[in-house]
Amino acid sequence: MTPVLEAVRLTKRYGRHQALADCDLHIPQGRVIGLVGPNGAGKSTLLNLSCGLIRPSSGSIRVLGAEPAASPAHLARVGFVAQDAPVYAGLSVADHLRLGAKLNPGWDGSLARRRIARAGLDPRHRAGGLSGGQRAQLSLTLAVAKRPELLILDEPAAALDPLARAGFLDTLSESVAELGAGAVLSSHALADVERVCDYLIVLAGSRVQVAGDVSALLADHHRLVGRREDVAALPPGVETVRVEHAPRESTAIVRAERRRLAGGPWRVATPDLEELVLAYMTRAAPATTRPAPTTTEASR
Ligand SMILES: Nc1ncnc2c1ncn2[C@@H]1O[C@H](COP(=O)(O)OP(=O)(O)OP(=O)(O)O)[C@@H](O)[C@H]1O
Repeated sequence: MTPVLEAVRLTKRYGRHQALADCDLHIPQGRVIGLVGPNGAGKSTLLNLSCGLIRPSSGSIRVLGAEPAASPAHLARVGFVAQDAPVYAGLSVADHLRLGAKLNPGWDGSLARRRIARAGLDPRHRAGGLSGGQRAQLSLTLAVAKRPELLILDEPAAALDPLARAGFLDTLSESVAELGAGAVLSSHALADVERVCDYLIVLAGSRVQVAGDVSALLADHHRLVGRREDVAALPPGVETVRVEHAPRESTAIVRAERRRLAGGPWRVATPDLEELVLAYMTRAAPATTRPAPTTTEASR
């Protein structure tokens, strides 16, 4: 089956600044993908490359089996919601739907009207007067009513309060299910990612640190707790992602087959998604920006 998104040594430079470096991705269809990483990691750059808004400096990216924005037909297969959900302030909600119908051959007017009604939006309301949450709902409606095979959303819920956020994410999940589409969304909120995503990409330091199905990633990673010397000497085949030392014991987040850890002098548990993401982000962060070590570690 054609991957929904495939990148090979994908690199993007802005002048001398390297925003993405040698990124490889191979994402199967039908996933809801959470793209996470610190500020400036390259998330918007990756999403803009996926939509064809910008071109790679080197390497390649293919979306639904073709170059991004390769043709009008390909553009119709992808729905994009840019950061801050931009809308035309002077146009009404109904104007936006009319524009959507004019610009998109596969436009589903009845789906659009249904979503607008469910979101409680008045079609006569000017978009400039909508709240952040309402704007996000309008932008999502415009993207969904194209009936795309892939939705790309750049921090779609960033400006929303917790209740609006939950509502927005629920409608996103419903829309993805209704369309049978895939989705990629960038977010700083790991709880949002956990709520709707089944595939995770951690981008940090311009590189893909880890990517895979959430359930497989959680099964492959383990939290080891034990004495400092025990978590420092791990068996072959165990990759240490992050180690933290506290006065009485140390904690390591490792990637390994579970059987390799059996019988060791440590306690083994499954980390949660937040621990896993933070472990990769910390590993990739320049030493000056990492969280401060514990007192004991600092004093050694
Ligand atoms: N048009 C541009 N010109 C120059 N540099 C840019 C441009 N767009 C992005 N950058 C730089 O590329 C890097 C990656 O930016 P990008 O916006 O992709 O990161 P991000 O992960 O989306 O960040 P955030 O979480 O803060 O939105 C940053 O260092 C940014 O300053």
